[in-house]
Amino acid sequence: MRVTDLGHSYPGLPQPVLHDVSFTAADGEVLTIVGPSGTGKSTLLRCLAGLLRPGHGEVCVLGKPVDGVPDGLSMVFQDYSRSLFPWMRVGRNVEFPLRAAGVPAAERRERTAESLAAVGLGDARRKYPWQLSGGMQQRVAIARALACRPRILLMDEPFASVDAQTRADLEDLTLSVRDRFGMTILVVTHDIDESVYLSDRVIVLSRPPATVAEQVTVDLPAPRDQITTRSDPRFVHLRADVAAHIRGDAAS
Ligand SMILES: Nc1ncnc2c1ncn2[C@@H]1O[C@H](COP(=O)(O)OP(=O)(O)OP(=O)(O)O)[C@@H](O)[C@H]1O
Repeated sequence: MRVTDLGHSYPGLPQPVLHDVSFTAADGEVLTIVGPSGTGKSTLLRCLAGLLRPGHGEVCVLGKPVDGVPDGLSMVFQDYSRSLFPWMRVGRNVEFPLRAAGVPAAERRERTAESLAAVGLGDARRKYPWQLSGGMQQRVAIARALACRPRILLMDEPFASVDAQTRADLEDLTLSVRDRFGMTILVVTHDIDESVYLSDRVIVLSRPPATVAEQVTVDLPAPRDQITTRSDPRFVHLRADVAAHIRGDAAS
């Protein structure tokens, strides 16, 4: 993915939300996008997903300029309760986009089973979303995204609505699906520790009009581990670095 000089304004706001945002994401990379509250992180993600046409600049996915939702891209939203269909069983929810894309029934079944197994919900196919915990429902939403076999997965505050332990589990799940399926993942988060834990690189947006204030490379070893990675002195240093860039008082 290549983002070049992206800018966007909403009618009625005194200044643009995004201004000349540029960065690239390589195959298999995990990037997180952080920045001050209300700075335009979700707006940026919507532009990357082709859900919002930017005022200027360009997003290229797999070599093609984005004009509408591109092939090979899936998105997971924060609010799983609104993104899953409560009247459909879990299996139906996961295969929904495959039906819409005209994927044959046998392949739909195989991909649904594989995606649910990848998120640890191989036994939940016949349940309804409301019979599952919040964290399990977000796993279903992730499985639905995986079933499309995306090359790029966008996640907007995906773990903000679950408890701390579930959040840690879902962070590890995200890293494991990247390792297993090899896709590029971009995650918007408010949580600085989460951004460092998940990332190969953290994109820090400035205050509005938001541009890329800094890109922090996270060279922590893989596989990451919730206890050892987070207690690594380099982790502590990196989180302080990202926090300082968000506050705008880091020496560049
Ligand atoms: N559809 C819209 N119409 C008008 N203004 C909007 C719209 N969507 C967002 N905004 C405004 O654009 C700015 C950026 O919003 P956005 O949600 O992209 O920021 P964010 O960084 O994701 O926010 P948060 O940190 O609260 O999650 C805010 O001032 C918001 O009020």
